[in-house]
Amino acid sequence: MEGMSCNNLWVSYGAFHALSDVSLSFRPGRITSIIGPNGAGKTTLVNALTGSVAPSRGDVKIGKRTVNRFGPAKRTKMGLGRSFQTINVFSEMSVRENLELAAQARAFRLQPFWRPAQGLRVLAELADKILEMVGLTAHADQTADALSHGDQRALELGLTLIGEPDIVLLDEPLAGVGHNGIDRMDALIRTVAEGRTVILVEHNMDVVMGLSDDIVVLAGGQVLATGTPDEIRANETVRAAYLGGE
Ligand SMILES: Nc1ncnc2c1ncn2[C@@H]1O[C@H](COP(=O)(O)OP(=O)(O)OP(=O)(O)O)[C@@H](O)[C@H]1O
Repeated sequence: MEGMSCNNLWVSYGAFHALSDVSLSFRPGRITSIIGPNGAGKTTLVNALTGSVAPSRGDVKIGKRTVNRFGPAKRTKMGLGRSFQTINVFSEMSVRENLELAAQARAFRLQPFWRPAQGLRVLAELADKILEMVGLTAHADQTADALSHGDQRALELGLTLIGEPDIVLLDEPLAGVGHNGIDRMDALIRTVAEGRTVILVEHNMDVVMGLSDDIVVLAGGQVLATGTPDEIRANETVRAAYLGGE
């Protein structure tokens, strides 16, 4: 299982530094959450990890390999999966078709001479496995747009897992999920985390505190603190700057 890290990472837009000298380690088999106030640099960090944004200075590594020069597609091949909100879902296709299409696309990317006839059964089995994992077996034949918000988030997670990533980057997986869906998503993220490295950006502090092994607090593009949930809760600087003394 791979982890991921960044070292002395800077991302600048002109004279403005969205990230300044950020060094972090996302350890294998753990859930690490990135929190911080609006504009702290969370999205910029996620984009630098996935390769959507180029660092001005510093390194990003998957395992021991420096991946600065690799774009998102290559990083995906190296085992980094990122959940995208809705944009990867074909709303008029069924849940199963969405998963099978993603599986086919991946098989073709990995093996350009792959022929559907050789492997449709394998893809269907993979889709079944993921359907069960994300709790959508009963909804397999429903079109994606007929799903509840919570089920759509589960499908997005399923689409990320189709790539069988070692490292999963979840960007606000609870966005739009109603009160009733939160426990389910929480449980789902725990399931996803088994045997994987999870990097989570999420605003729901109860969920972050309950789920995370490690927490990174960003503020003004810098690392304000890192630690376990208990350490972060007890950190005076964090309380003053962000948690508001809750
Ligand atoms: N393309 C860009 N050009 C210039 N400034 C940018 C660009 N992208 C982000 N920024 C700035 O960088 C800073 C960090 O933004 P970022 O979106 O990473 O923060 P965030 O922590 O994800 O915030 P939020 O919680 O509001 O999503 C902000 O001040 C933002 O205005």
